[in-house]
Amino acid sequence: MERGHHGPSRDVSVLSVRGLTHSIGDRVLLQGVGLDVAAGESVAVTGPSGSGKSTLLGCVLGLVRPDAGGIEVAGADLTRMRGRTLERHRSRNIGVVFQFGELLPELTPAENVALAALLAGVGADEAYRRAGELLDELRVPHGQTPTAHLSGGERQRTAVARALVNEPKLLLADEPTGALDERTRDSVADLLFSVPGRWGCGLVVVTHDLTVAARADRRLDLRGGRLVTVGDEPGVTG
Ligand SMILES: Nc1ncnc2c1ncn2[C@@H]1O[C@H](COP(=O)(O)OP(=O)(O)OP(=O)(O)O)[C@@H](O)[C@H]1O
Repeated sequence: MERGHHGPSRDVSVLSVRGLTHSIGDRVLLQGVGLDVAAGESVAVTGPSGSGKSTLLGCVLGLVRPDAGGIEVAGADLTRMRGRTLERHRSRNIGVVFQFGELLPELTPAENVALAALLAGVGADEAYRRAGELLDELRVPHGQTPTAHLSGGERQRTAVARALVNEPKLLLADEPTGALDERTRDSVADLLFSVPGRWGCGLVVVTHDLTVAARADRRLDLRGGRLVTVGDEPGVTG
């Protein structure tokens, strides 16, 4: 899983969002949002419920078409891509971890992880080799046990392994610890925030949990359609 001669260089932009604007009905959710994430960097996005955090991730994944703005992932603007081109760019460059893991419960962890590689066009032997290696590295027990029988933390580790199997440049996590108890939350957060340093990708974590958000290199708050760096906001004047 080494990233070869590029290494986790912080000079390499993995996500560059410019002037992102999107409304749903008459609500302006995103109003000229800008966001830059470099290889090896972690960013937390917080903000009130319904402020548009998941919509922002949806735009970065190319699942939501914004009204305006540009989104470069790994150097290519995905707002200009369609269909298979978009799917290929997404599966090669972006890994995703959701709150409930979204794993197939009847499959084993190795099958769940290998499936993501198979869908990206990797051959079966290589897909299972990568899956086994990642699951070992992330300390997920993986025999013939269906994923449904794993603990919440093990399932979330499996979800991280699945998100990493295609060596993405950008890892997105939407409430990755929302369904976990405090101790498990901490161990999954340890794992997630170790990813940029170990694998050299950029990490964006959407979370309501401020103890999780505090572990990122930067925290941004989505308010009134704009992303504000926490710590830089102007004083509240009422
Ligand atoms: N496809 C859609 N159709 C109609 N309304 C939508 C759609 N997608 C999102 N919304 C609305 O847009 C707003 C923003 O939703 P979004 O899920 O992005 O917020 P969020 O900040 O992620 O919220 P939470 O923290 O509660 O997950 C919400 O009011 C939501 O109901």
